[in-house]
Amino acid sequence: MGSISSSRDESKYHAVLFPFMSKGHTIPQIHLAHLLLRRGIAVTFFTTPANRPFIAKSLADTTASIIDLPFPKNIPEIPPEVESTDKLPSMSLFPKFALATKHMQADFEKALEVLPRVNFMVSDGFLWWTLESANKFGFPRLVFYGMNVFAMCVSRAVVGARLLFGPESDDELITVPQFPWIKVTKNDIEPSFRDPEPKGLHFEFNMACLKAGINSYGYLSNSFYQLESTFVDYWNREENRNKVWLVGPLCLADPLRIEHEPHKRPTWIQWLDQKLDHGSPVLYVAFGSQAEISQEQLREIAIGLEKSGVNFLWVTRTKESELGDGFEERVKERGIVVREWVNQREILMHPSVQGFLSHCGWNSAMESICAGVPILAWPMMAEQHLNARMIVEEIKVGVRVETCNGSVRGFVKWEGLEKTVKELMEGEVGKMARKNVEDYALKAKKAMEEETGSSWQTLDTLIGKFCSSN
Ligand SMILES: O=c1ccn([C@@H]2O[C@H](COP(=O)(O)OP(=O)(O)O[C@H]3O[C@H](CO)[C@@H](O)[C@H](O)[C@H]3O)[C@@H](O)[C@H]2O)c(=O)[nH]1
Repeated sequence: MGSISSSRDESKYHAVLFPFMSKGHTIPQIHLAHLLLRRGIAVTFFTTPANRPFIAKSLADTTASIIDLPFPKNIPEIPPEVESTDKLPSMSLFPKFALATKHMQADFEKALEVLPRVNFMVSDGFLWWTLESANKFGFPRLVFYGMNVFAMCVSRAVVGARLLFGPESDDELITVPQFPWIKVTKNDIEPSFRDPEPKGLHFEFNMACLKAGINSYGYLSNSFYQLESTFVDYWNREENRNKVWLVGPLCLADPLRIEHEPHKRPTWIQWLDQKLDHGSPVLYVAFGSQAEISQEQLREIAIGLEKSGVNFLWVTRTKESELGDGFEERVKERGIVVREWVNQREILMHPSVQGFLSHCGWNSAMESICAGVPILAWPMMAEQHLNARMIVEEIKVGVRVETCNGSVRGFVKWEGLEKTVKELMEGEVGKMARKNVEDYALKAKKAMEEETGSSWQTLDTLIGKFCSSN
């Protein structure tokens, strides 16, 4: 077990945070740690050795303690050095990877034995087994899902009522009885939830997480009440359901540290600065930390961006050869490809950035909304299809990318991309989306305001339940 990185201070109250080993799940919990520390609550953050440096860097200059537990070894098909989903050779290994975390329980409990009294724990919904540890040690567990409440309500409504087993076609629209203005297709829901006779590792994992969630104290959501009040009210009104507490957007907890000396800024920010000088709007393109995109699809994206004529900044881990011969050279006047880890919020907050082609991972969506940047929604996996429905149809802060067969999981040809990129950046729908997202950006900021914001107060109320002098 790794060492404790900094001494726990003399705080009266103590929270344990334990995110799942993926960037999209870890980053919001790092922001949550900042919010707890600002309230004088001591924080112990659990992770694994390979994930530690990223977390340590993000929590540097704080009193948070970090404990790393060894990631289980000898998991069939999982290479020994992989401790994070973005390093998995294929996302099809996800259930194996996620189920393997159960082997961390013994070390986790050994570490808890020597910690000061824990008032509460926030652990990832995917780390279901941490509920057993919380019960053993007698502290409440709050479940952190990176999801919004819209996705929680809609998926539960259609899965619970077995509506996904009716339609023949995966693309037939199904009305959600509880919210009749919302229509989804089977393809909006992950395949593991659509099987009428579910079995296998993914099912086993889903059930374990669901059961532990129901038996925990409640859910924390990285969202804010003003964004989805209908769904929050619905969820919290239902009987026998653990409450959901909205404490976001968590990305606003950590102020952006911007380098003001121009030549010290990252090269892509300098490039955005130049575009600003020329009054040229830029489309930011990124698909999160774990999306798997075929080579054929990557090439089509490259052609679509090239043909659209817009300025773009594309963050991708793919090699130059995968994007098509000579692509980067041909577009160099108005488009750049970045292969490093970037500060995505800094990019989205840059005044040049006027649109975001995104896979609709919820962190990316929140960061875009907070920056007042409309979204070109291209969901790929997990709950991203529901996020896209919310973004485009419910809160109307985006446009959806056009697939060649109309299915939400369909292939996107360059023509469909070119058309929707232009719609977002120059069209009427894009204009409306921009106006709406700017309104939500103000509301998001307000929700996180110290003392008065709804999310600030919600977190205060929640903490008050576990940390009071009586
Ligand atoms: O170079 C990079 C790449 C990513 N990020 C950040 O990494 C996070 C990525 O999170 P997200 O946009 O949510 O994408 P995923 O990593 O794909 O997120 C997973 O986790 C999310 C939260 O549970 C889910 O909504 C998604 O469906 C799931 O794929 C964001 O905060 C980005 O700002 C960077 O800062 N720099």
